[in-house]
Amino acid sequence: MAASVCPIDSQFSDQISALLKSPSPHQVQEYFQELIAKRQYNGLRVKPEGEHGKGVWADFDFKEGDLILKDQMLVGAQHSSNKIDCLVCSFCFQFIGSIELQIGRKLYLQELGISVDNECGPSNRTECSSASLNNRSPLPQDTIKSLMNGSMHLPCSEKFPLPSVVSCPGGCKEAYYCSESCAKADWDSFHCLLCTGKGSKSSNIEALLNFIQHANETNDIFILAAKVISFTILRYRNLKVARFENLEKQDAANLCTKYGFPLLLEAWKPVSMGYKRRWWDCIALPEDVDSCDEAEFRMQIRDLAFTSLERLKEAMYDKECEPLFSLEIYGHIIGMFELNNLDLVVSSPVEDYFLYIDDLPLSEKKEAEKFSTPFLDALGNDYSICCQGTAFFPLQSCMNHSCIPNAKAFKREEDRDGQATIIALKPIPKGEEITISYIDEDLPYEERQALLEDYGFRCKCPRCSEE
Ligand SMILES: C[S@@+](CC[C@H](N)C(=O)[O-])C[C@H]1O[C@@H](n2cnc3c(N)ncnc32)[C@H](O)[C@@H]1O
Repeated sequence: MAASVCPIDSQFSDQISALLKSPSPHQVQEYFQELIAKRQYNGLRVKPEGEHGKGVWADFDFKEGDLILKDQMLVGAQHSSNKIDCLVCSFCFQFIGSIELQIGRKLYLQELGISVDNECGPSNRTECSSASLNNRSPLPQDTIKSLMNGSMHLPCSEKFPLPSVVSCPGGCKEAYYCSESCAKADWDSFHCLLCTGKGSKSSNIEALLNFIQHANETNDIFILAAKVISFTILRYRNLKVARFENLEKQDAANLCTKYGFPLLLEAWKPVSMGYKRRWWDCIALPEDVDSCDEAEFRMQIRDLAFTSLERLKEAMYDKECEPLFSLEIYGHIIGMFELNNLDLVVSSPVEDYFLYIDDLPLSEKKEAEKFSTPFLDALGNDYSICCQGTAFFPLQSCMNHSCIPNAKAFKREEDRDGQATIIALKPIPKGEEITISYIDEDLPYEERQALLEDYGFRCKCPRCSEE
């Protein structure tokens, strides 16, 4: 089978190499110093040239249990399959609406989804509804509607207030927010080129819908890659306006031809800092693929990325940013997510709500449960599903692995949005490297090493060396 050819790869090979070149130690230091100062991540330092490339060091004495870092993501997305379960802000990923809306919407979408999945027509929807299939007790449609439209109030739900839902400024029905400021930040940074509403700035909404459908059917990592490309194009356009705003149109166009690429490099800088390899080279071989079929498997992954890229190109092509639409860049962006493997997790207030009811004093609990139990029965085991997705966190992704880590990613009770939270597992003196475990460190030696192979290294931490 011949490999798909992307003409941009050969046409812009020099620019692509420049974009993929690892930043110099000086650039790394400068970028992270600025980021740490801007976000006030006190007590941390990124060293560009450690034993395992760059890493994060303590610049402060941390005690066990201390919060080391709350890292704001550069880009992130909720898994498409999780969108049925949780309505969250598309920018900061906190839950929005109300407990009633979260429950009503989930029950409504479950009913709708399963009738499509099982190819049941509207007439026999009740017989094959999700509730009956999964041992759940279905609720009448009217009850679900009253939860969603706010006319029904569940006992004690006021103890779990959520921000009101703000719609997408472009008018799509995909993105919702917790505030106008999140809506604007998402629009300006990513969403205006990815919105499928009337106000979208995408050059071809039909192609965009095609791209999204392909991602939903194959791998939603493509949505994240599209966000990175959109982010870079929008940064490029802003830099261009700032640089050339006082010039006549013709002069600006001439200068842009000459200086456009340095601006693209500058726009790409936050992404350039992430550790990357091509997706089809670094993706772990699935267990059901024989090693003699490895080459074909990797070729299939490359072809899948190519199909996705072709659709994306139709939807948001920008001549001045053409190297971004090369397969080489697309593959490296996806590989960056693969290698940094950072989960986006936000726990559900619906779970907290039912736990709260369960913990009420007996008489109050009995009273509340008269109303709440039918909803819990209708949700079944899915009542506690949290918001799940993938994100790229600039600082957490600089942290190296150890099987005896001194820190870990851990969401505390108060951490209710998509930021990554890193907590000290033991005292970390100033000058020590901060390490996390990329895998379950309780696994035996051989299993740990096998899992770490997916990240492209064998661990030689003191524990591994001893074992
Ligand atoms: C998330 S990045 C960590 C930052 C990375 N050191 C850098 O320079 O950008 C993960 C990559 O760092 C390297 N790495 C992390 N921990 C390591 C370790 N304990 N031993 C060897 N390499 C490690 C591997 O190349 C891995 O794929």
